[in-house]
Amino acid sequence: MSSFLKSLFSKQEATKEEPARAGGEKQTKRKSKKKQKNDPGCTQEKWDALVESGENLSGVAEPFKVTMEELKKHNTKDDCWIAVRGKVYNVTAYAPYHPDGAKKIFKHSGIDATKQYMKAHADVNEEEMLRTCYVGPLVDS
Ligand code: HEM
Repeated sequence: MSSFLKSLFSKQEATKEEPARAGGEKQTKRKSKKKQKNDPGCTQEKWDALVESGENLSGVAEPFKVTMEELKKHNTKDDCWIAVRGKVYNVTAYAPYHPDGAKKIFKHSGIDATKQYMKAHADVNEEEMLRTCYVGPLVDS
């Protein structure tokens, strides 16, 4: 094969291998920037299974009306309650599963964290996710 033919052939090969790109845009690998901060092994699937098991994780036998005064008392890593949208949950068991880390949960322990929660959780159904952690409705007094 003459050098002219060789170069023509290699150009054709190169053209064939060029991947089709919509609109001529440069293709880049999509990597999620979200860093998972949940404890190792504490996956969403495991949490779902735990909730599905029906085990009572609320620490109370029956839901009861929770005052702010009562909520405030449960503000430690071993006894962590958080109110979201008028409902109080015992999130002690959930904390290691939280995708943004247990610290974020503990930082908001013993308070009504609805405002902070609503900023970060447009699509999360906490009522469903924490149904076995439900302590009761948050009441004024
Ligand atoms: C009270 C119960 C809570 C539950 C059940 C919960 C659940 C979740 C879930 C499922 C995600 C992942 C969402 C996704 O990837 O789309 C998440 C992310 C996050 N959570 Fe929570 N969370 C709770 C409390 C809180 C609190 C009190 C804060 C305080 C601000 C917080 C801050 C965040 C942040 C900053 C993210 C990351 C959002 C992102 O990456 O876009 N969470 N949470």
